[in-house]
Amino acid sequence: MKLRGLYAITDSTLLAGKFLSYVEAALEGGVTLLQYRDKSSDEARRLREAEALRDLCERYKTQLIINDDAELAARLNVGVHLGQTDGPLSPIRALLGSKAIIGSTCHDQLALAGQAAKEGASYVAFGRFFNSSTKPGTPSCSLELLDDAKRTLHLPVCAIGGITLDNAAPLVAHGVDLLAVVHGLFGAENTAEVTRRARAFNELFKA
Ligand SMILES: Cc1ncc(COP(=O)(O)OP(=O)(O)O)c(N)n1
Ligand SMILES: Cc1nc(C(=O)O)sc1CCOP(=O)(O)O
Ligand SMILES: [Mg+2]
Repeated sequence: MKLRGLYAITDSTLLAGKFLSYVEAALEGGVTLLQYRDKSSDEARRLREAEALRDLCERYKTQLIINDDAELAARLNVGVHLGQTDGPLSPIRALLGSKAIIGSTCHDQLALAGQAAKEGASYVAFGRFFNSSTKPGTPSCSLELLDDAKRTLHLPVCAIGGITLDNAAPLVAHGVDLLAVVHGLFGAENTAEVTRRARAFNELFKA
């Protein structure tokens, strides 16, 4: 399966009271990967919501990725996204199997991406590219990093951090395969606008 297009990421605060309707609206517009990102420690809610997303993703033939929690990913038989402080990648690859999608946060460092590739990552994520209200304070990345990554890595490259329809085109022009977006997608006023934005993000890959 080709990892290219919109990578929608949920946010529990932003989506409070409209979680499934907004996610479904995004899937309607086209989502390559959907990440369930919930930084709370409410395990029962996390399991319930992740199961609901897995069922929704099956209906829309979208791949579900769980942020941080490889055990939950293994339980649901879906992918996982790991940051640099979320534990080593190799044992998680062994746990989830060769077909599972495993993503790795590489911040602004090509060397981290090289290491992730060696350990079996399915894609590498660089960020932030723009200011992010969802996760402020992460190191910032340049477009040149994307050029270097595309030249030296043989893995799909994901960009994250403050991405909107107004600023995403240069990222795609510099070879980004996946645009990972929270607020620029789910910060919409209504579900119709979420669907419109998802479609418009995908259009950027056809230009
Ligand atoms: C696609 C994607 N890229 C980067 C991140 C950030 O991961 P991490 O550094 O582990 O931070 P948290 O998201 O866990 O706060 C991501 N989740 N997804
Ligand atoms: C989860 C996350 N990781 C980042 C990084 O830079 O590693 S930025 C980020 C949040 C992305 O949300 P938004 O699209 O609203 O900026
Ligand atoms: Mg993490």
